[in-house]
Amino acid sequence: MITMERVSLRYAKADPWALDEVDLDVRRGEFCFVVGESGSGKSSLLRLVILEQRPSRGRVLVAGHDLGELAPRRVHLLRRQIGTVFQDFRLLSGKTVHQNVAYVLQVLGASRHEIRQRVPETLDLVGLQGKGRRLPHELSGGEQQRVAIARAMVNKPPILLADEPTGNLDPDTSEEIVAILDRINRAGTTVVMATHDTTIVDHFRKRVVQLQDGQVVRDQAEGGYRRAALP
Ligand SMILES: Nc1ncnc2c1ncn2[C@@H]1O[C@H](COP(=O)(O)OP(=O)(O)OP(=O)(O)O)[C@@H](O)[C@H]1O
Repeated sequence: MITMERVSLRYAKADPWALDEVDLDVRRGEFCFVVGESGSGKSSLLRLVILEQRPSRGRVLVAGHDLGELAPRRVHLLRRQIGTVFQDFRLLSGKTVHQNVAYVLQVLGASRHEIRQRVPETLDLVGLQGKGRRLPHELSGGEQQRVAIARAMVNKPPILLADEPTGNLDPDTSEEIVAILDRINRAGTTVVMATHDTTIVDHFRKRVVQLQDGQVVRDQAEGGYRRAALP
């Protein structure tokens, strides 16, 4: 679903490599944590997948597209296949929960009927049934992140990228949020989540790709945050 072949990235000629010869293959339906210290390249890796950045070297393939050959006018077609969730939620503050989620479908030209059906269905999926009329500031951080997940998933993309989605949340809420991502993954969506959250990674025991100075230093099935085996 996502393949990187010897991908390197630097933001400017004089900069060190943000990513350094990364090889990665995330198959359809996988759940993969990307871990590593601050500055190790986690966000950069996700940016390449949504074509917010192009690699300096190497090849990135997403959902069957070689991104190096994707014409600029087709980038929006790629982005439709990828839901994104960030640490800071990025909701539209003047719009209700329902409007925040519906907006995606409106932009895609969905019918009113489809929107009326799909938005409540997606709010149910993230446990926000009955909260469609609230404004973001009337919600807890965990609820706001649920809205962001609903917005990312409302058009049923095959891939979900989450960049530190629990960075602003307490431990219990973090676990609830990742449990939702896990449920979404079990329903078939490929999930890649960048995180610093040791407790979450140790708890969920998924594939772990560890970056250090832009290089993949570990790629482990059912791994913990650190290399050492868990009890
Ligand atoms: N827009 C940018 N312009 C220049 N350099 C950048 C930019 N974004 C990231 N970098 C550099 O690229 C390297 C990797 O950063 P990146 O944000 O990908 O790491 P990260 O692992 O996501 O860190 P964090 O956990 O702090 O978000 C760092 O050296 C960083 O300073």
